[in-house]
Amino acid sequence: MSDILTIGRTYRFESAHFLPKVPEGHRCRNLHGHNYRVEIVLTGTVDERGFVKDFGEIDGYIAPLLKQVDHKLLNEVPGLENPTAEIIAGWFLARLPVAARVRVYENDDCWAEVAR
Ligand SMILES: Nc1nc2c(c(=O)[nH]1)N=C([C@H](O)[C@H](O)COP(=O)(O)OP(=O)(O)OP(=O)(O)O)CN2
Ligand SMILES: [Zn+2]
Repeated sequence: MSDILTIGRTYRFESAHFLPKVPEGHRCRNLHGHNYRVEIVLTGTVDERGFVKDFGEIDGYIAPLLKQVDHKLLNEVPGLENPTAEIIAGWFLARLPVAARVRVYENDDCWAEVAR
């Protein structure tokens, strides 16, 4: 089958952050935390197994990245000195060559997505 398919897998991490570039008085300049959700999206054709990619293989790509951010102060992670949802999404995409898109949720309602 030569159809292009899209698959995704969702992961969670909990981190603290503050946003150093918002104006004085903005509440997000203060240290606070989120239960983040990150969705990794891949596209491609299916292989002989019928997979675009075994979901289990995606774990292997993202595990070292989750280790860098889970239960951490994101501002101390190289590349996340200004850890907005947009920049966190870009940070994951840049480190996941297999991903076509990454969406990061700060909570159920607010998210940012970046695509190649
Ligand atoms: N475009 C973006 N806007 C904001 C971001 C962001 O990453 N990208 N981040 C924040 C802060 O992280 C802030 O913690 C989120 O605040 P808020 O939108 O007020 O969401 P809350 O869920 O914390 O607010 P409640 O109203 O208490 O539910 C701000 N903006
Ligand atoms: Zn926040």
